Amino acid sequence: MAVCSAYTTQSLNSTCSISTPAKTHLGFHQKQVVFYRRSSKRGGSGSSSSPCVITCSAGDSQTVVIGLAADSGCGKSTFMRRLTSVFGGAAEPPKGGNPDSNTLISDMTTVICLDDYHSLDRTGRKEKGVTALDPRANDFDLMYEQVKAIKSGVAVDKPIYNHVTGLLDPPELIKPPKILVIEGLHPMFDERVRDLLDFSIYLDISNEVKFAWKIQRDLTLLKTLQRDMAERGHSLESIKASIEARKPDFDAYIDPQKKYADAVIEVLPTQLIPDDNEGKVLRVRLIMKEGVKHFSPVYLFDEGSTISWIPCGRKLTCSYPGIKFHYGPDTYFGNEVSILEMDGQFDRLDELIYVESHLSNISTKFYGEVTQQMLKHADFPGSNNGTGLFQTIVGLKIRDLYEQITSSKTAAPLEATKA
Ligand SMILES: Nc1ncnc2c1ncn2[C@@H]1O[C@H](COP(=O)(O)OP(=O)(O)OP(=O)(O)O)[C@@H](O)[C@H]1O
Ligand SMILES: O=C(CO)[C@H](O)[C@H](O)COP(=O)(O)O
Repeated sequence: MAVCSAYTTQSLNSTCSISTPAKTHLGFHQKQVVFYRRSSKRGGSGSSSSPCVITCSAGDSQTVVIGLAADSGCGKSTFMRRLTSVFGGAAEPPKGGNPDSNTLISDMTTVICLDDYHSLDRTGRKEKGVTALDPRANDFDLMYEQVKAIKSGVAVDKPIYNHVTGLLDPPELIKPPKILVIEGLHPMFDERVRDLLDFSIYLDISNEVKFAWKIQRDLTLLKTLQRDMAERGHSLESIKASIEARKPDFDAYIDPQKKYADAVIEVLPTQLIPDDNEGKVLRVRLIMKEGVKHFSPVYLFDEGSTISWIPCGRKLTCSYPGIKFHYGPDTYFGNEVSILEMDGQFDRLDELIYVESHLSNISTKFYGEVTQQMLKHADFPGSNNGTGLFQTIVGLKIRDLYEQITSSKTAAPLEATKA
């Protein structure tokens, strides 16, 4: 059965007819229409079983699709909060829906979590002995069909994976937004889904840092619950065990996606403190692919040169161990990239303007916009280092990409008329 992604009578031709518009097992909604080939050879009017291949024209406004991949607990939600803030308005779960929904909706963006495409619930995974990272625990056919439908303007009934109960809940309606972000473990795993992405990002958090963040999160939780030290020790062991248990599948299915990403934010331990194992001071690298449509990499001082910069001094307050930037061309999985690196952390966020004024191609709409965004969310994790800075910059680049894609679309018919 062929499905047409957007309802349009213009796409009908003499050899096709419409059958009953209906919801299908794939969860399409409303505008979805199923077309069957009318047997023109026999001159019959009934539907045959062979599918009618129809290219449907997209709706008025096509959704721009962004993919964000990372392991669990690697800062996806924090990044999403920074991104939606760039577009203005707060992101909230669907009103009146499932309180355990993983979806976040704002005026411009809808963020869906790919955990919702788990095909096995918690018990199912346990019984089959697979982790959630294993492709066998995820429904990539449904993910592809639904992302494709949303991209072309069709609402879908997306399943919900409930992280509280570990069960698959009844679906929720997702209407096509201006920008759809698919975030989770596998946005770039399936080639069909990957091809739907207008831009992709991978958050590459080194094991040491991942461990430090997880400990911090779990210990804060235990502290809030006022649990004792013995329990915290136990928690530390279980965090370690959980990271270790996920590692083989992480290495096999999640990590390899970074080679497809248009931008990678790599988070490593600092090189400014010898043998640091605290994981508080970070070295963060923004790896930007060259030649990506609608995306021009950020640069420091001079595009294409190799530059090391210590901005500490009169205009930037730095306490131990200081701050070091590096910028230059490189290769990453055989692709030409530009890499911007920041090691260390800011003492005073208001002084970030000094650094911002030395960066180019940051897609700001006014002088100091990066600094303003960082100050606005100073309480978000990573605001004093390269994770917050680079997430903010990538957010601005996505806004720019969205504006370029939409303006080229609205400009295209005009150009055609002129010609
Ligand atoms: N840039 C950062 N610097 C320091 N800690 C961070 C940073 N980003 C995230 N964290 C820590 O990691 C935890 C997880 O962050 P976040 O919820 O954004 O990640 P996530 O990938 O969405 O997680 P999950 O997949 O579990 O929902 C936060 O509670 C925070 O403690
Ligand atoms: O890797 C994950 C994605 O965030 C989760 O572990 C996966 O979704 C399973 O969730 P839960 O542990 O709540 O059953």
